[in-house]
Amino acid sequence: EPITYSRGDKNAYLTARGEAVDSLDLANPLQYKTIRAQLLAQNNKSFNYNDPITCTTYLAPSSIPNAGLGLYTSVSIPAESQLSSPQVGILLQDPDFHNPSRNDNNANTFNLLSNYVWSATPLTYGEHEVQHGESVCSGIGMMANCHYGLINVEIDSKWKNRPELDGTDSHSVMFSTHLTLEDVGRGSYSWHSNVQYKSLKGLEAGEEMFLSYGPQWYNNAEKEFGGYIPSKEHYEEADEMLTRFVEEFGKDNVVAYEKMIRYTQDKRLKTALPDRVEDVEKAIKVGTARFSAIDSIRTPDWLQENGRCLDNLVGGTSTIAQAGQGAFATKSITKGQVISTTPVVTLDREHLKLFKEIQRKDGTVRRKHVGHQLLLNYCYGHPKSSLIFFPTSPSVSFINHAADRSKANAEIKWSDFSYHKSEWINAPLAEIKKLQKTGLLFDIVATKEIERGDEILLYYGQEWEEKWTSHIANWESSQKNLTDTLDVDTIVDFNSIEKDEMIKTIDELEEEPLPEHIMTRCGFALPGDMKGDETVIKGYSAEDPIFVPCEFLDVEPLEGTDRYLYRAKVEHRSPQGDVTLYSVKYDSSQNFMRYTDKPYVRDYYSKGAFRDEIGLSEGIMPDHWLDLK
Ligand SMILES: C[S@@+](CC[C@H](N)C(=O)[O-])C[C@H]1O[C@@H](n2cnc3c(N)ncnc32)[C@H](O)[C@@H]1O
Repeated sequence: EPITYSRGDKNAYLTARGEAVDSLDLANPLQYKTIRAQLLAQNNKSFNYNDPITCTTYLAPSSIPNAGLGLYTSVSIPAESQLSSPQVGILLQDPDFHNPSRNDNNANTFNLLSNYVWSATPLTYGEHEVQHGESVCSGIGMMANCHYGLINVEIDSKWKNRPELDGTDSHSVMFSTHLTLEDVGRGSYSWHSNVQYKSLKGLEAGEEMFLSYGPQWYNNAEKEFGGYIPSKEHYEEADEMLTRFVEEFGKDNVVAYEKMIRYTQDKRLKTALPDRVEDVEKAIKVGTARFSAIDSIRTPDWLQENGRCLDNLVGGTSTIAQAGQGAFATKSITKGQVISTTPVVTLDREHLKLFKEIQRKDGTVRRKHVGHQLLLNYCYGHPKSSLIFFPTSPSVSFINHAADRSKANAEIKWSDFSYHKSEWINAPLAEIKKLQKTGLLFDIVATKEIERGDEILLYYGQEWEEKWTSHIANWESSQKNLTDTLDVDTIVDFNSIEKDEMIKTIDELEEEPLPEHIMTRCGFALPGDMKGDETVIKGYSAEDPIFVPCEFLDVEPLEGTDRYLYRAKVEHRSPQGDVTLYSVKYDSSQNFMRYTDKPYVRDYYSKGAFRDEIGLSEGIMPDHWLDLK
C-alpha cells in the first residue's frame, strides 16, 4: 500500500513520531519554555509578551576589547538558574578523519568551526554515538565570550535527549527501534534538542555572560589575539598585590607602581593589573577581573539601544510531520520586524563531507565521498557556492521549511544591525575563506503578522523542496533494512534489568549474545589516576565518569560480603585515537556498568538519511561568491 505523508498540515499537530496531538501545548515545557516569564517574575517585573522591554537576552558588543559581539542578560538571574530555552546540539562525527585540513592554519580555507565546538565526551557522551565526536551547541555555547575571571554561565552537565520520545533522560537509546517506515524524517535532525545552560553565580541585570572555554583555551587564543589572557588565579593574585601595594605605598605613588609593574615577570599577571596607578583604587573596589572588562555590566537602556533581542524564539515540537523540532514566536511580531539577529559561522561545504576509505587492488587507499555531516541540514547556502553559513543565535537552528511557500512567515536578509560587516560581502571569496572570524550577521525578518505561539517558517527554496520530495519518493527502497530493527530491545529496556542478572562474562555471552546494536561500557578513571594496571576502582563515580567499552572476563565473590568482584577488560582511547587495554576490577555495589548503543547506530548515521542545506533566496549570496557550476 502506498504510504501517504501529511506534510505541513497546520491543523493536525504532529509529533516527530507522526502521532497527532490535540493542540500546541504552550504550557508544555518542551514546547514553550517561558523562561522569560520566570526571570521577570524573579525581578518583580510583570510579564507582557508584547513589551519589547521584557526582552531578557541581548546580542551586543562585548565588553572584552576586540572580542566582537557578546551575550547579555538584561534582568538579574539567581545562581543555578536555567538560562534560555533548550537548544539544539549537533554532533560532528569524526571531524579529524573526514576533514584532515580543518586545523591547518595555513590552509587557505576555514578552520573557524573548530573554534566553536566542544568536546563531545562530557557533554553528550558523544563517544557512545561515534568514535570521536565534537559538539556544536547553538546559543550560549557558541555566542558567550570567555573571560576566566568573570565566568558566570555554563553548559548544564549533559545533553539530554527528548524525554517525550524515550521517556527518560537517558542519552543512549536506539531511536530507530521506535521508528517505522513512515518516518521519512529519520536521521535528518538532531535528537539533542534539549541542551541547557545555567548560571554559575547570580548575574546582575545588564551583565555579559562568560563561559569557560576550558583550561587550555588561552594557549591558542593568545597566539590568535597576540596578547595575554590571565586566569582566575592571576586576577586573584593581582587583587592581593594591589591591596598590599596601597597598604605599603598609598594609592597614588606613581613611581612605586610603575616599578611594581616593571618587575612583574608573569605576562598574564601583568595583564591583570591596571596600567595606571590612578585606576588602582577602582580596581580594588570592583576587583581586577571586573576592572579589566569594566563595561561588562551595562544598563538595560544601553542594551535596548545597542543590542538585538534574542528571546523572541523558543524551540518546541514542530507542527510539521517528520520535521522534528520547530521554532515558535514567544510574542506577537509585526510584519517587517526583526524576529532574531544571528551571527553566522562561515564554512566550506567541503568540510562537511563524509568519506570512506577504500583499498585499491594495489594496496593504496582512496577516499570516497559517501555523504554529509548532519550539520549540513542546519547550514544556509546557495547551490552554486562553496560557502555555507551556520547561525549561532538561540533557537534559530530550529526554524523549519514551509513546503507551501504561502505559509512561510519569515525570510533571511543580511542584517541591518550596525555590527554586521557588510563590507566583507564585497571581498573576494578567497579572502573570505582566509578570515578566521565571524562578522557577517543575518536578520530573520517577519514577512507576515505573527502571533505568539506561531511556528516560524522560512521557505528553504525550490532546490530543497525538490530534494525533499525525491527523498520521500526514494525512502522506502533506501530503508529496506529498517524493519529488521523494529521490536528489538532498546537500551532503556536493557538498562532497566537488574544489573547483577545482566552482567555476563565473555564466555556466557558466547552462548547468549547481546543484540547486535548493544555493547557494555564501564566507568573509568583516566590512566593518569590509575595505580598499576589492575586496580579496584573505588567510587569512580566522579561527577562525570567516562564510560568506555569493556568486556567482563570473570566474576568472583567478594570475601566477607554478599557482593561480587568483576574483572573487566577496559578499552581506553586517547584523544589521538591510541587504544590501551586495562584490566580493571569492579565491586558489584558500584554502579559501574551500563549498556549503550554501539557507535553509528543512531538514525543520522544510517543510509538514506536526508541531507541538504537551507537555500538562501536569490540576491543574498553575491555573484562573486558563486564559484561552483
Ligand atoms: C535547520 S533544521 C530545523 C530544525 C529541525 N527540525 C530540528 O528538529 O532540529 C532543518 C531540518 O529540519 C527538517 N525540516 C525542516 N522543515 C521541514 C519540512 N517542511 N518537512 C520535513 N522536514 C523538515 C529537515 O530534517 C531539515 O533538514
